Amino acid sequence: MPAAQQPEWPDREALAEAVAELGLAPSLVLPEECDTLRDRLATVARGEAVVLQGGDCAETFDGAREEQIDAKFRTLNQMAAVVAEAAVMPVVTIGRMAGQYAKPRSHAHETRDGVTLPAYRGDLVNASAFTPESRTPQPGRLARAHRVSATTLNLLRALAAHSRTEFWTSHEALVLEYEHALTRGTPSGPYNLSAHTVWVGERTRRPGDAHIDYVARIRNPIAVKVGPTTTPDDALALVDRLDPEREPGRLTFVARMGADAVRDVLPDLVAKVTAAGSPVVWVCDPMHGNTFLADGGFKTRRLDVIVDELRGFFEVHRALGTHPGGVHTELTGDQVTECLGGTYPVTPADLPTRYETACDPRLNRGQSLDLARALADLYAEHQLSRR
Ligand SMILES: O=C[C@H](O)[C@H](O)COP(=O)(O)O
Ligand SMILES: C=C(OP(=O)(O)O)C(=O)O
Ligand SMILES: [Mn+2]
Repeated sequence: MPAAQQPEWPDREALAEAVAELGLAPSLVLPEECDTLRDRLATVARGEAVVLQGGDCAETFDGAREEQIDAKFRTLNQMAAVVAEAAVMPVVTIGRMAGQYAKPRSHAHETRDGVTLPAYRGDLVNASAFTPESRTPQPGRLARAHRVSATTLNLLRALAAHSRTEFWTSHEALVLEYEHALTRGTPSGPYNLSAHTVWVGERTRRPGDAHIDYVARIRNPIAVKVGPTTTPDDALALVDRLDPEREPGRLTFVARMGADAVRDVLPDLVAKVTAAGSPVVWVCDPMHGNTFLADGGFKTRRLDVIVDELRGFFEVHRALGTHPGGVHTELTGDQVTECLGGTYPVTPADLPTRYETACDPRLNRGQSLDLARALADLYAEHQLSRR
């Protein structure tokens, strides 16, 4: 099957060894935990709870530090508290954490000063420094991704137990060698035991392709990103393929339309998927459709535009009487300067100060809480309008 966005591993023998090693590595989560998350997501599908999913665009091995993990965890939980109070509903909190190490890219290569090298595809594949050694895909990184995921998850489990909260992990199922090696057979079928839930990205969601075939076979709750070119027929094909039993909590669509498209494109998708009897969870990713290049070459996003896409998402669901199931966002607990705006605004001139992301621009801690307050207002309005 065609598989888009796969690394070109130069050393197939080393790759086979790495995959064999990974196949023997302990799983990171239990199938029963994945089932419990599916139950939680089923409450979202019924309109009784809300999803808050977030974390780095690309986690890095060097970024797996106690302070950074703790700051992300606390930021997500503070956001969840703000939203839960306004929505008067429980929040299902899911980190893009403990495994979000692989990136699809717009271009397979990058050219600087006349030198062309493979693009950085995430720490699971290569390193971001612009040298031939760094950019060559290294199979040894697969096992390292598993180890760093395990240490990250260990701290997350301790933090969650200490604050008596549930916290789930997720990443994009992108590099198929990695995902396959951590997929394990159980009496109730295969599970990807590297995370509680995984998603298929906008660039790899074609129904005939390997990524959709893969997630069709695993028993985890799964998600698919759907961008502005998605047709209702595309969405219905995904529903039939990925959730033939119409099982609440099994399938989430993460709409990442862009603020200028969400009000035009989303209504038809939601209406037709709903009419087909699908209990899919609808989540809004207001980040990926709103990226642009600022002066100086910094990829960035504006918080007011991000909030506008969220508002459009709520308008669509209010008009159709469907449930706005939550938000999927890229954020960090640190005060980086990667996205513009906020109560303590980041201006274009501030961007170089702390631009640290390995891939896409993230909301900083303050902007994340701004987003949570905007989301809280939207849920409060939504609840009022339903009464
Ligand atoms: O996270 C999403 C994509 O990987 C990212 O936007 C691609 O970025 P690029 O256009 O710089 O390749
Ligand atoms: C690659 C990503 O998004 P999308 O597939 O929606 O472009 C991402 O979530 O980082
Ligand atoms: Mn991203």
